[in-house]
Amino acid sequence: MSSASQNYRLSDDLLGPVLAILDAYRDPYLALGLVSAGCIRTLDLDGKCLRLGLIYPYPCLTQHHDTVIALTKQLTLLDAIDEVECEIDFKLAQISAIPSVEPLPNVKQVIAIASGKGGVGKSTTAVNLALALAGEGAQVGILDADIYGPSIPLMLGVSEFKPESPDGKMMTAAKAHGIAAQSIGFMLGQEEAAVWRGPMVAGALTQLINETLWPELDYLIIDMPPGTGDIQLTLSQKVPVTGAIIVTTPQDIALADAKKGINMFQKVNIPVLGIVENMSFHICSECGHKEHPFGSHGGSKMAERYHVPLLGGIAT
Ligand SMILES: Nc1ncnc2c1ncn2[C@@H]1O[C@H](COP(=O)(O)OP(=O)(O)OP(=O)(O)O)[C@@H](O)[C@H]1O
Repeated sequence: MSSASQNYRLSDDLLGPVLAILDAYRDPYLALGLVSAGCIRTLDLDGKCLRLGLIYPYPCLTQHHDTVIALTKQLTLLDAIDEVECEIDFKLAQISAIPSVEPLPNVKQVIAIASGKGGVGKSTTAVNLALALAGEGAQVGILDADIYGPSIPLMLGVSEFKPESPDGKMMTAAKAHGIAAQSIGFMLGQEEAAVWRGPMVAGALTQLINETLWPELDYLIIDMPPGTGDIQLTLSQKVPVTGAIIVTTPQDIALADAKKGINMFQKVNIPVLGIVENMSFHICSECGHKEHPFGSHGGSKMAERYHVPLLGGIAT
C-alpha cells in the first residue's frame, strides 16, 4: 500500500474490497488501476457514505463525471456503502527534460509545438491544445515564439495588447479565453523581426520566456518558430522544455521536414510526445464522404518509424 495509507480511514474488512474496486478501474491514459497509479488520496466512511479523494497526475475535468458514476456504481455494491462523495484534483510534476536547464519558477511543464515546415498549422494546434488543456482544468499559458509569423495574438483576439513592465524588468502577459499569452508580436512589427539573424532571435525569445510575469501555470505551450535550424536548437537547449509535439501535414515535403524536427529533439534528449497530422482528411459537407486530399497514412507511418505516438489527425 502507498504512503498515503495513513489517509485511509476504513476498517480492514472494508479497505480490501474498496481498494480492489478502485484498482479494477483503469485510467485510460495512465493504463493502470487507480490504486497502482497512486491516485487515491483519501478514503473515509461517514455512516454509509464513502468519501473518496482522488489525485491525478494530469488534468482530467471532462472525465470526472464518468469516473464518479462508474466508481459509485461498483462501490455501492458493497453492503457497507450506500453513497459515494468523490473529490478529484490533479497535481503535475515539474519537469525539465534537460537537467542542466532549471524549470521556470511558476511553470510546471513546458510543451514545445514545432514543425519542420511553416504553414502546416502549428499555431492553430498550439492554440487548440492550450484551450483544450484549460478545458480540462489546467492553468495554461501560451508563448508565441513564431517570430516570422506571430499569429497567436490574432487567434486569441488580443492583437492590441501591449505588455507593461511594473518593475522595469518583467513584462505582463495578456489574458484571453482563460489562458495567459505572450507574443513576440506584442513587441515588434512583423517586418522588424523578420530581418533578425538566428542568434538574435533565439536570445530575444529566451528573454521573452524568462522575463514574462507568468501566473502559476500547469502548462506553458510554446509555438516554436518553424524549421529545425539554430534558433530551434538554441531554444530547445535554453528553455526548460518538458516535451515536444511535432505538427505536420500529410504531404511528403512536410513529412520530410517533420522528420528533421523529430531528429532535432531526439538529439538534444527532449522527448517527442507525439505527432499531430493536420489537414489529415476532409469530410464532404454534401455526402459525408471522408477523403484525404493531401495523402493518407503519412503521419502514422512516421510515428511508427520513429516510435512516437500519433496523437491525432485534424480535419481540413
Ligand atoms: N485544419 C485546418 N483546416 C483549415 N485551415 C487550417 C487548418 N489548420 C490551419 N489552417 C489555416 O492555415 C493557415 C496556417 O495555419 P497556422 O498559422 O496555424 O500554421 P503555422 O504552421 O503556425 O504557420 P507559420 O509557420 O507560418 O506560422 C491559417 O490561416 C490557419 O487558419
